[in-house]
Amino acid sequence: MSLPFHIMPVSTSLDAELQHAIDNKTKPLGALGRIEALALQIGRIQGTLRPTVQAPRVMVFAGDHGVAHEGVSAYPQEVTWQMVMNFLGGGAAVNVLARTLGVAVQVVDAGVNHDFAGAPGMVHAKVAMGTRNFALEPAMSAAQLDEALERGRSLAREAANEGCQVLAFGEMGIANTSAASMLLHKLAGVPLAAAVGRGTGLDDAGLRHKLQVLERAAARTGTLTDGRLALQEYGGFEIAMMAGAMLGAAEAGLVLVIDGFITSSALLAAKALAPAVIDHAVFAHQSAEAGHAAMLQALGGSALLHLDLRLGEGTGAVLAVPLLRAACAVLCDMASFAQAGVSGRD
Ligand SMILES: Cc1cc2ncn([C@H]3O[C@H](COP(=O)(O)O)[C@@H](O)[C@H]3O)c2cc1C
Ligand SMILES: O=C(O)c1cccnc1
Repeated sequence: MSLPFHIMPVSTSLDAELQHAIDNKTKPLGALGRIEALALQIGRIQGTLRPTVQAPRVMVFAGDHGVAHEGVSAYPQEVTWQMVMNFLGGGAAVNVLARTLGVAVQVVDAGVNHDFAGAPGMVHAKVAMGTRNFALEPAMSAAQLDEALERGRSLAREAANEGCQVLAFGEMGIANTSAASMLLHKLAGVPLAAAVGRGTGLDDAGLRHKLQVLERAAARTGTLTDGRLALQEYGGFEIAMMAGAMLGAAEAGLVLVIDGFITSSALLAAKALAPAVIDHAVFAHQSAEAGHAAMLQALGGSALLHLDLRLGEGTGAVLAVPLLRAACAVLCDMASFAQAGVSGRD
């Protein structure tokens, strides 16, 4: 077994100074609302009164799922690799949003059921040609899980070494809302009926079928509170590698921007492995996928944006990056009452 992950709880020693700086900016006390809390969190993570968002990047992890063969998605499995090619061509939603907002995109093959033949412009970290069908057997072996976690960790380290301060997470993998629902059910105890949603757009009959498949899958195992076991039984290679990257990014002191339902499930697993990872997480948005609200509650997080997105790829995370920049700018650039000669509160 590789690992373990060493994540220090984020120091709160600068909190009083950060809060003082925020409170002395030329605005009524607390008037910038959640942006103030975000500024405090980023300052705390970076250990500075002048935080920055340098070289923000979204890592998009792709992987296939054996459970796709149970008919739990509205789309066929080959969409996963076809969308990876779309990412490489720059035409997917995440590419367009990232270009618009000045965020770099890095695409990672964590375990897609396709031979990319060393295609340039992506990270080749394939663990296997997709997971096994978790309705019937564990999705991956312990060795495969370790490989995924370690690969993710080293990718995050490389990003940090390249000057990336803010790492956003996204994914692509047909049927991965099923994996995410299983992780939510097993790790947070949320009833399956509340954890399962329509994903790419199942109709009512499709949703009923998905729930039946996942009930069968859930009955294979008992209670699972161990993050490793839960990932091995029900995870995906993209979810496990993303969890490793989150843990590695937290070890390196980065800010993590969490996307929707699936990315949050990776964080749920990562939190089970090393709880302090949560201090580094910014929750970008609340997905329209049923279960994300319960997932956020289980993580103790509150989303910045409510845009009814239900896409994944890291789209919501990328959309939140300007808010992180804005929060840093408030701390770095806004005048204090004294600097601007504005009268403060009596
Ligand atoms: C064209 C297309 C682009 C996507 N980009 C993200 N997803 C999203 O949908 C999938 C999860 O939903 P389910 O569990 O229902 O398959 C993931 O690949 C997710 O990233 C997409 C799905 C499709 C079809
Ligand atoms: O919120 C997500 O991550 C999501 C929701 C639906 C489909 N794919 C991803």
